[in-house]
Amino acid sequence: MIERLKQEVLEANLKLPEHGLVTFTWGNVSGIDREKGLVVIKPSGVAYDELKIEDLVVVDLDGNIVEGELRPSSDTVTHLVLYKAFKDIGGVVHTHSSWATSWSQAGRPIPALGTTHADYYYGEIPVTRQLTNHEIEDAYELETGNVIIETFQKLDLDPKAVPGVLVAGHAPFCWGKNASEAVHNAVVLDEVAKMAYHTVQLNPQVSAMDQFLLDKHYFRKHGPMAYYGQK
Ligand SMILES: O=C(CO)[C@@H](O)[C@@H](O)COP(=O)(O)O
Repeated sequence: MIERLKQEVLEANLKLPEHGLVTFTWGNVSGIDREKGLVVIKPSGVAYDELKIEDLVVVDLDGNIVEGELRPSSDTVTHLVLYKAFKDIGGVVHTHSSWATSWSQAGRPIPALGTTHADYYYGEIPVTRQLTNHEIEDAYELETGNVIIETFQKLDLDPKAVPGVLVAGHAPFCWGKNASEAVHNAVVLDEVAKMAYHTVQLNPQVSAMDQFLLDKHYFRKHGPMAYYGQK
């Protein structure tokens, strides 16, 4: 079981450079086995073109290393906070992909401006508040996870309907039912971030898309009324 998860996590990680979402080692993907309470994650600072299945690190939900010779991603604790808070997710991805990171650095949420966005994200993609120096100093990665949860609670967002977030001054985190879907959502996020940037440039007065069209597109692909594709 965990071997299958490792294979999924390896493949998901390798999709990041394939989709142009990572430069050097600026990103990581993990997947969770909920029954065993184990998370498989990329090791820290290992180049994607050298990454092998045996390099992946298995940790428990407290961050203890259960298997693996290498140090896990420096973002492991953030991934763990997300798994603990968002009980339905099975994969998490963090990148510094250029377009989504630009919105994160600007401290601006990405408004839903069109159907590409609405097909995957049910409304605005939120941005967190900036972490305080105290939070950064004491438990940076833990507080990064906490501020994501705080943002979702404050805005009353469903992590299934909005499978990603922009961490202010940092970069995005996305998630999904598994590692592969989390990467898919990260690819969409960066595309949507690019389109939104250009849309706002072309029309600075543009407003969020019509709720009716947003509903139509989101629910065409999600939930009991979905009819997109060959389901
Ligand atoms: O955010 C950062 C660096 O600012 C990290 O997520 C990124 O470099 C990836 O770190 P890891 O190699 O996974 O430890």
